[in-house]
Amino acid sequence: FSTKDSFVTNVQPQLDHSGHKITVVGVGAAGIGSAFSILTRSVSNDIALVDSAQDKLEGEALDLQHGSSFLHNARIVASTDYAVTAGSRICVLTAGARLKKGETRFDLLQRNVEIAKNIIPQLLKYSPDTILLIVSNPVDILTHIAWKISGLPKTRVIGSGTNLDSSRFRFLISQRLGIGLSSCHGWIIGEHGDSSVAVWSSVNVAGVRLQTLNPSFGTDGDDEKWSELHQKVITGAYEVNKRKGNTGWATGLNVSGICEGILKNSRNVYAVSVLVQGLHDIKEEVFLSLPAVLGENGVTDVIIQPLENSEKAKLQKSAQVLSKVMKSVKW
Ligand SMILES: COc1ncc(-c2ccc3c(Nc4cccc(C(=O)O)c4)c(C(N)=O)cnc3c2)c(OC)n1
Repeated sequence: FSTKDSFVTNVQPQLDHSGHKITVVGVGAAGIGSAFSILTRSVSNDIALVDSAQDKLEGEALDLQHGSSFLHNARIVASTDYAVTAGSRICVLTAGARLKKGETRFDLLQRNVEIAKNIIPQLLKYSPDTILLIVSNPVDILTHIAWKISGLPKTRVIGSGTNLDSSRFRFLISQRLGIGLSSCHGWIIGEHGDSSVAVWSSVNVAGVRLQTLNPSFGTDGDDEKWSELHQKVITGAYEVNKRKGNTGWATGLNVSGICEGILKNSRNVYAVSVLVQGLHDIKEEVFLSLPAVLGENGVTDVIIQPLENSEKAKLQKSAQVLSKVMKSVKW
């Protein structure tokens, strides 16, 4: 007999799966920023945290649990045992090796491949129908690698890609025009980072395309120097990392925005890393960011923007570069 039995009558078994469970792998700044944003933006109140660092993991879980009365009765579980991730609709991979002294970016990539080969099979074991959202860098390569390791269809493996770059781009446009961010549209596509492609023809407010009004818009010949906005996007993460060591808040908010689009079957469009082979005359099997329609079953459509030859050429160059890197990765 228990006190509970004296006032609680069970009428049927409680379910374990909320239907909107999200797993976050990695409890560094990106992972915790993601978990915190998912919870505080009410994208989900059913979160699992996994990592290899037990103390950090337990500390972060406890700290979040202590706040769960402010978080719509959030259910936060954490363990180094991936069994806690069972039934996840989305698994967010933020885990990754940190660049060691004198290590090349390729060595780092190779270590991240090893880590992904350890993590992804465990995620799929407990959530065989999950959607993988890869955040770790180099995100386009690691999304491709995650797709290969997971065996999931290409529609269920997504990289955060240039969605955050596009968000930074729109923020800078809105600052320059003094118009609200949600009314300022602009897309950064292709490779995340230095080689991203700004689709200048897509920049518009209320459908008014700035390139129509200023034909040199975004080019070096533009005396208004709009191209500086793209440079600021490219250096954005570096400027933040240099000052505070990580980009946890923006990364986390970006992750929660993409998760929201998926879980709510929004069919909104996000600049995320998807398999682009066959699109824009790209021959190679590579992942790059294009505007993609997301729903609860992952990527449903890809928007093929009319690109200038120079923009298309940059995408195809990135595809060749990434394809070469993929071929030299040791599995
Ligand atoms: C074969 O068993 C096994 N078990 C655990 C791992 C492993 C290795 C590194 C991991 C890992 N990264 C990590 C852990 C420790 C050190 C480093 C580093 O960069 O030096 C990086 C993370 C994370 N949050 O970044 C999360 N999980 C990991 C898991 C692993 O990786 C190959 N293999």
